[in-house]
This record gives sequence, C-alpha cells and structure tokens, in this order.
Amino acid sequence: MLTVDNLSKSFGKKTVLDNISVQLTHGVYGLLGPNGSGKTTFMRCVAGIYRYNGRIITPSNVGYLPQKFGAFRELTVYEVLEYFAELKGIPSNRQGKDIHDCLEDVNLWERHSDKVKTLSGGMIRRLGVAQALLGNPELILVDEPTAGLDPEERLRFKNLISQHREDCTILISTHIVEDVEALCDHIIILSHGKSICQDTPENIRKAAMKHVWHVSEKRQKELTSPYYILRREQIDGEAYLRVLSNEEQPGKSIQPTLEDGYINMIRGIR
Ligand SMILES: Nc1ncnc2c1ncn2[C@@H]1O[C@H](COP(=O)(O)OP(=O)(O)OP(=O)(O)O)[C@@H](O)[C@H]1O
Repeated sequence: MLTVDNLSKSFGKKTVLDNISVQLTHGVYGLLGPNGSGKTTFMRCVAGIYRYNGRIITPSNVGYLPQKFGAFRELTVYEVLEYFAELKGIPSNRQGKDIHDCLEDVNLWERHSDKVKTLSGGMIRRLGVAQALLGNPELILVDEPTAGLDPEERLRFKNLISQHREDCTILISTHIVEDVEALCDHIIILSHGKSICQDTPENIRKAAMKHVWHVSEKRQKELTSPYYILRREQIDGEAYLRVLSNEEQPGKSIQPTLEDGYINMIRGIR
C-alpha cells in the first residue's frame, strides 16, 4: 500500500508536481500522461530519489525500474543481480535461488554469465525488470517497462506482472495504452504535474461516450468546432475520420476505446 499526500516537486522555479495525492492498495495501477507531465519525477519521488514537499508512506521493500536502466556494463548478468540482492538485504543463502528464479521469469537465465555490454537493449530492459522484482517487494515501480521489448517479451512481462498482482502494489508508467488495458485495475492520469483523473479503465472509456464520432472524410468541412481528429480509418473502402468532440458531428457516434477515453481526459473535452 502506498499513500501520497499533497506531493509537490519543483526544479528551480519550475513546479513539476503540484499537490498530488493518491492512495494505492494491492493491484496494478497505470500512470499515464503526455511527455513531460511528471510521471518519471513522481516515480523518483516515491522511490526516494528526490527531495520533495508532502508526505509519502511507502513500504520498506520497494522495487524500482528507472526509465533508463543500463549501468554495470562490465558486470555479468548474474553479478548485477547479486549486487542488487546485497543492496536489498536478501540473505546470502536465498540469493542463488531468487536470482535464478528472477532470471528465468524474464527469460534471461541462459545469459546469466554474459557481461551486460554484450546484451541487446531489450535484454537490458528485462534485466532491469528482474532487479525490480528481486526479493518480492511489496511495492513495484516500473517506468516504461515495455519500451523496446518485442511482442513476445511484452507478453511475457504482462504475464509476469499478472502473477505478482495479488500480493503487492504495482505502479506502471507507460505510453502504451494497450498494456494498460491488459494489466491495470486503476489509472492515474497526470497532466502538467497535476493528477487530473484517478479511475478505472472502464470509467475512463465510458466518460468519452457520445464524444467519439465517425465522419466520412468527404464531410470534413462540415465538422463543428471544437473537435479533435484522432485518426483516419478505412471502413469498407471508404475513408472516415475518428473525431473527438462534445458537439454533434455530421456522422455516427461510436463506442470509445480506452485510448479515446484517455485523450478525452487529456484534452478536457467532456
Ligand atoms: N532534473 C531535472 N531538472 C530540471 N527539470 C527537470 C528535471 N527532471 C525533469 N524535469 C522536468 O520536469 C518535467 C517532467 O519531467 P518527467 O521526466 O517527470 O516527465 P514524464 O511525464 O516522465 O515525461 P516522458 O513521458 O517524456 O518520460 C519536464 O518539464 C522536465 O523537463
């Protein structure tokens, strides 16, 4: 369980996090927001890396995957995890098994004696996931964990997170709405350093009901402002615009996806 009360963080005069309060119990939480909205800064405050104003109560046992994980190039995969096992205070008689199991979980055991510098970018990401999960922490913070992973490894990551969801709190920052949809029970949306929404994926999707329209591209000139074109879509050989708007548009109102709901929140068209 994680409690954050009125968290604020500034760099010089720039306020990057503005009075954020959240309470997370067990399960998987998605942290969404545009570039620069404050997701990484939020994670770093919770992980205890930054000084901040406000109150954060975290368990003593935290796993953190930073957005950029790539140090220790001269160590082997196994040695990296040994180092983290020491930092986390895992008893030496348990380290061998825990490290083996974590590397199996992320499909890296075969490379355990290879130096980090010989791994691909996706493998280093997976090593980062392994160190975050090592020691079964109560709180797991993962910053863009699936960036750079191929589809099979993304699926493996999602299954791995699902296995841990019952016994801990997991906060995932990502831009991949599909991963959020597959994994998260709750979503926190940050915009300009503020928490603008904390809700379930289903409620975020539903909030965009009657705001998403299919408009034939031929009728683009008839669109009523304000509107936002989400994308162009081809249906039965005809080009349509997928349009977000709270105004009646010259087309059909359609079922929103979670991505539509997210953009609806971010753009404030409600
Ligand atoms: N060490 C720092 N010094 C000064 N400004 C910083 C620092 N770290 C982050 N910022 C600023 O804080 C804001 C939030 O950055 P942050 O990395 O938390 O956003 P983000 O939501 O994680 O973005 P992205 O999706 O691009 O990873 C940005 O305007 C960024 O320039």
